[in-house]
Amino acid sequence: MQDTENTNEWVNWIEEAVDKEHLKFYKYEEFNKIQCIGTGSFGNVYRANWKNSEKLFALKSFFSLNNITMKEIVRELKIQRQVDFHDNIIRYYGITKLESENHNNYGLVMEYADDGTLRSYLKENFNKLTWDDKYNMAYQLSCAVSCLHNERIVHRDLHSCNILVRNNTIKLADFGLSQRIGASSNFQSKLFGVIPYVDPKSFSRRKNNNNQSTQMYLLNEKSDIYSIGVLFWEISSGQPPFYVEDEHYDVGLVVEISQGLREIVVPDTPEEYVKIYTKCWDGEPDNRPTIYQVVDWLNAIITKSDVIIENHQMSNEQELNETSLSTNNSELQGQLIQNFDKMIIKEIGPMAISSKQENHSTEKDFNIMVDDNWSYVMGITPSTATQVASPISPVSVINPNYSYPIQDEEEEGEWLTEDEQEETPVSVINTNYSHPIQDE
Ligand SMILES: Nc1ncnc2c1ncn2[C@@H]1O[C@H](COP(=O)(O)OP(=O)(O)OP(=O)(O)O)[C@@H](O)[C@H]1O
Repeated sequence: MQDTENTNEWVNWIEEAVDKEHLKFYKYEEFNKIQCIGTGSFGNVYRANWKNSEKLFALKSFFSLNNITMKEIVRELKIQRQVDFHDNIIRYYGITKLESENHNNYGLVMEYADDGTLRSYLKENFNKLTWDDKYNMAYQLSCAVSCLHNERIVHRDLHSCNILVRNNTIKLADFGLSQRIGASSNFQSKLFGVIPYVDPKSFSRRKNNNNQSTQMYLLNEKSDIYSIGVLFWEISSGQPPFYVEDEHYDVGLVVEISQGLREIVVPDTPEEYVKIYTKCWDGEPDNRPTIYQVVDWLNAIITKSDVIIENHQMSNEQELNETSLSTNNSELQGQLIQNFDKMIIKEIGPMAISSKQENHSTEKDFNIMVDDNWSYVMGITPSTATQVASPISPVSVINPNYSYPIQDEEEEGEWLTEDEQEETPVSVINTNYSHPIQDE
């Protein structure tokens, strides 16, 4: 009953936005040549022509439109409205109502990215790409993220399947919509599929001052920078990170990344480019650059002007302390495995948001977290490691009118206390499960 009432609230929001012409409504029957082009964790994506024009659109449908889904659609539309002007961010044109028995079966009408995801684009085109092309892709991606950060939005789920390509141009997509919805069966396995892109800081926990409780790290804008570093490497290699054919990512990779493992520099990569991405994927968030520095550095490479990247440490393999991987570090490994074992899908409610806003009023505060999903903490005994995954049902209260800040300059990122953790729904995942690297 409650769920229906809430759903109606979001439906009303959409209908009012359409009435007031803030949101364009497309009649579903005016689309033709509709073809399914992909399936995500929450629905299908179709390519379609509109009326008799040659223009192609992407239509995103949803398997079920419940309260959570509706909220997320509204939230996604609101975020999108803030960044709609940017060439490297996928555009949302409006909304449609798909033909179905469910009378509120809304679908999103989006810009169609004819070259698919960055991952598939690299797979198909890598041999043709020059270094200038690669720099441009990296630059466009950093411009898109710079636009988000400038609007106080953190993506927190950047990986090569969330980045689309249209006419060889980067189009950043998916502001956490699918992960927030999250109740689908392949949701958790998807999280494993993106391990290499996730800020390793979030794999750890820390004790508070009096050593009484543990806190978990909340992904923030420096986490986006980490993902950007990995993506830049991917652009230089044409391969997903840590890709081994027929092998899956697993919790062992989490341990190794936490200990400093990074991808190997692709031979002949220009040194300045290596400097940028290795700074971005520094294990310590404070050492990572801002997205604005990244944009400047890439711009300097592209325009062949001088680029000064300060305090650079020459990266990956050298930085990786091999002894720490090979010696008896079982305590740390055990903890990380435990941490990766129990996942909290945390969604911040309005109370937490407003109290934090009081403390974070500087200009550098960010207003919206796009995706809260990697703000998890784990901590069950190894014996539970074989438990079968339970479906995640995030019971969140997200008010799209709220925007929330992320990080105070004084703090090293945001950490959640045990009390805050307790307020969040917990689900157990199977650490023995490993997820195939998504391949398109
Ligand atoms: N605007 C678009 N233009 C072209 N193809 C798209 C577009 N949006 C999505 N796709 C394709 O449809 C597939 C499914 O997209 P969708 O966003 O539903 O899920 P996903 O991002 O792959 O996974 P998840 O649901 O877990 O986020 C994508 O992998 C991509 O190939």
